[in-house]
Amino acid sequence: MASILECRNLEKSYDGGRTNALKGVSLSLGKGRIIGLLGPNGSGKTTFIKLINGLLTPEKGELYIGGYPVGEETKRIISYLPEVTYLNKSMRIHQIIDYFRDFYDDFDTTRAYEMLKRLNINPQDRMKTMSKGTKEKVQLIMVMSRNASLYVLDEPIGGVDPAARDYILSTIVSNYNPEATILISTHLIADVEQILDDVIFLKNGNVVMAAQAEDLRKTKGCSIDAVFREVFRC
Ligand SMILES: Nc1ncnc2c1ncn2[C@@H]1O[C@H](COP(=O)(O)OP(=O)(O)OP(=O)(O)O)[C@@H](O)[C@H]1O
Repeated sequence: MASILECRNLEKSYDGGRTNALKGVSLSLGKGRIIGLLGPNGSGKTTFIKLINGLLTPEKGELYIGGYPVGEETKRIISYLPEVTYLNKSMRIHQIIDYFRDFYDDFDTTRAYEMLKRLNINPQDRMKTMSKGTKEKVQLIMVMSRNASLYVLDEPIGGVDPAARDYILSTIVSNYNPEATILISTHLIADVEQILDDVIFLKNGNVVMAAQAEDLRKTKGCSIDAVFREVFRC
């Protein structure tokens, strides 16, 4: 299977080496796959995502995305949803859409408006007047409206009510280019596992499992959520 991301022996620590967040991670992410990056608090998910997006640099190892080392080329092909809200709170949604359209050549304005309509969000609304969940939806819509090769979503549905989660996930699946890859980091495994092709389990900075979701369910005879609870039992 052709890959969009390859990394070998990736290491990253904080506090001058006192906290080893990633301890030699080697992975290959296939093109056209929806991949769950799963692990308990502090396992290294956000650190890995920040390395992919060039917000941190590894101390050791190699990381290539679309064949390029992390840099300008890779930023162009990655659409990233960070954990925290970064959109200007005083802007109206249609202004945010204009901003994204100006900033990203691959931004699909029609798709953004269609997704807003589907989720019943008024483009005239200002970010600061919206609930946390609606803000998250808007941010996700902006990220998914780009025609990227790799979408990296850090906790995309954490603040969204359960009724809206399935709707959002189906919106993600139906609105993206099937040749692109989506990497989703989340704790809400039961909610997302229906759309996952592959899963990666991170534990204490190491990959403890990387498998196709369906194979794992068949081998273990239970859901990915149940496998996760077993592997990471406290
Ligand atoms: N800026 C930082 N300074 C020092 N240590 C950090 C920093 N960021 C993360 N860490 C540590 O690195 C390790 C991995 O953290 P990371 O945020 O990558 O985990 P995570 O899997 O994303 O966790 P969560 O699910 O809670 O978001 C943890 O031990 C964490 O305390």
